[in-house]
Amino acid sequence: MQPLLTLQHVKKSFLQPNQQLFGRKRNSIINDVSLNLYAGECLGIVGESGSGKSTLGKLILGLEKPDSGTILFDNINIHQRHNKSSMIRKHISAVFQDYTASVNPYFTVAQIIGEPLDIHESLSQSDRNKRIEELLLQVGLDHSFFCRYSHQMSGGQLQRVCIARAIACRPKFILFDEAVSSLDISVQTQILELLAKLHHQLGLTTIFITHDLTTVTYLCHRVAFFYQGKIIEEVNPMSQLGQVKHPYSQQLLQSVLGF
Ligand SMILES: Nc1ncnc2c1ncn2[C@@H]1O[C@H](COP(=O)(O)OP(=O)(O)OP(=O)(O)O)[C@@H](O)[C@H]1O
Repeated sequence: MQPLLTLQHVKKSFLQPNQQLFGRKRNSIINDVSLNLYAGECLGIVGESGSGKSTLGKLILGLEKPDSGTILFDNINIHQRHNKSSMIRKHISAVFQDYTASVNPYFTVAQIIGEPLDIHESLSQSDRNKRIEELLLQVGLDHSFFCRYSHQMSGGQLQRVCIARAIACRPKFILFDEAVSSLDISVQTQILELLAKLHHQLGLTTIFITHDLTTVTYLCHRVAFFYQGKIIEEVNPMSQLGQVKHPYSQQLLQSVLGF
């Protein structure tokens, strides 16, 4: 079977601070990352703050360009300019940690969820509204949310709206970058339950980026431990988690188990 997403020897660096005008010194952030993700899989990428997880996510979403290496989605190189088409954009979606910054505060929920539908699908007004209602129900929100603004919702409710927006065009792949990290523990659990349900119902392929190994154990089929811009160890299947070998992975595991 062909992977849906392939990263081959991906590297990314940024100019060091205060080097933008005259300097050339760069910090290597992503150091030769290769991975395959198959349709229907949920891969967890776990690492500490600053390890480069979000940069890796941005590379996969096409928001940053690798210095070298290749990222293939459905066997198409997403960083070749002519491939950055709406066809690919329609099939790749994302949910970020900062749900407040992710939405336009002057938009109603219907406008937020309707935005990708307006870009990628030509629906009549009534079909568009029907689809938005369906999406609200799918993420556990009722009709009363249709006309609300972001400031009239809790964090958990707003993150549900962001999830509805992410699945609106039935993407093949969704990247979740610390998508539950800003929520209270009880709300985190509810959102993780929702994501597990949607993953199953919609046959999604997902990457779940987080610093929190516990959330990964809840959702993911396998996990890649990420340290200083590298995948240092992979666990597949999750039942093998107790057998991690790298000291960093062991340290993360122990912090979760409370040794
Ligand atoms: N556009 C950029 N220009 C310069 N440096 C950057 C840029 N984006 C990220 N970095 C640097 O890359 C490093 C990794 O950042 P990144 O956000 O990918 O880490 P992270 O593992 O996701 O951390 P966190 O969980 O705290 O968000 C940081 O040192 C950051 O300052």
